[in-house]
Amino acid sequence: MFTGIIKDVGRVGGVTRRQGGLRLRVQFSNAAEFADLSVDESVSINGACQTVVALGEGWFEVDTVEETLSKTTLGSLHHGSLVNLERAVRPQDRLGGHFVLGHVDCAAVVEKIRELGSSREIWIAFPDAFSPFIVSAGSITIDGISLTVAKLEPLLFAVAVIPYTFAQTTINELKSGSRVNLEFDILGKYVARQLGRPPSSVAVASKIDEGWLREQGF
Ligand SMILES: Cc1cc2nc3c(=O)[nH]c(=O)nc-3n(C[C@H](O)[C@H](O)[C@H](O)CO)c2cc1C
Ligand SMILES: Nc1c(NC[C@H](O)[C@H](O)[C@H](O)CO)[nH]c(=O)[nH]c1=O
Repeated sequence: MFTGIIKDVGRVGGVTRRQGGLRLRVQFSNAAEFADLSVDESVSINGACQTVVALGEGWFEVDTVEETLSKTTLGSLHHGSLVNLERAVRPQDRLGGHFVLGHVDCAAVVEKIRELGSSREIWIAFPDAFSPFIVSAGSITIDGISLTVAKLEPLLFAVAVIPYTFAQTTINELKSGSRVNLEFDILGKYVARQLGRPPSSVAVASKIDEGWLREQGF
């Protein structure tokens, strides 16, 4: 489990195709944060929980399987790509963000970015199937970053990004048309379940998302 408070921006040091997926090497820059990292640990990479399978001086590797590649943007990473990193939460940590599971629900597309003084307003287009999971002032995870839904319109929502978050995460790399990983708040998923919307409908919606993205020209 994670909180969506990004502790480091790492750089992809290698992508190797393997049967059933990819081996990703990530070089971290915050050595203190990763000093006691061990094999078998969970790390959030752009919001997707991944298991460390190998590590060395300043780097670790994960195996990204097809299921993850189909639901996230990890498949488009290349040598040099910057990624948001967060280690799994410890029971004594402060919950600065919200409960983030590291299960990406879908990839979505940045519609537009507006500069508002020192902040940015980032608008994201999302597939209709996920509408029940987004509420104004609720929490949402974009590429692993815990953010608050500032504005909500049909099939579009906006987050207000403060200068600190802009500087400390890869959110400063986004442009109109960029693809991002979304994880919706777990609370909404339980409510949807209570209302008779089984979790499997979310998985189906992720597949719809792929078609929807193609229809939008991405
Ligand atoms: C504890 C945990 C460890 C995971 N480890 C991996 C992994 O090593 N490789 C992978 O491709 N997906 C892994 N996943 C699944 C991955 O996060 C998921 O497919 C995407 O977030 C899409 O929902 C893991 C998920 C959890 C909860
Ligand atoms: N909730 C919002 C945040 N939260 C803080 C970020 O998650 C944090 O700065 C980042 O993970 C780096 O550690 N930041 C915003 O800009 N806007 C929000 O709505």
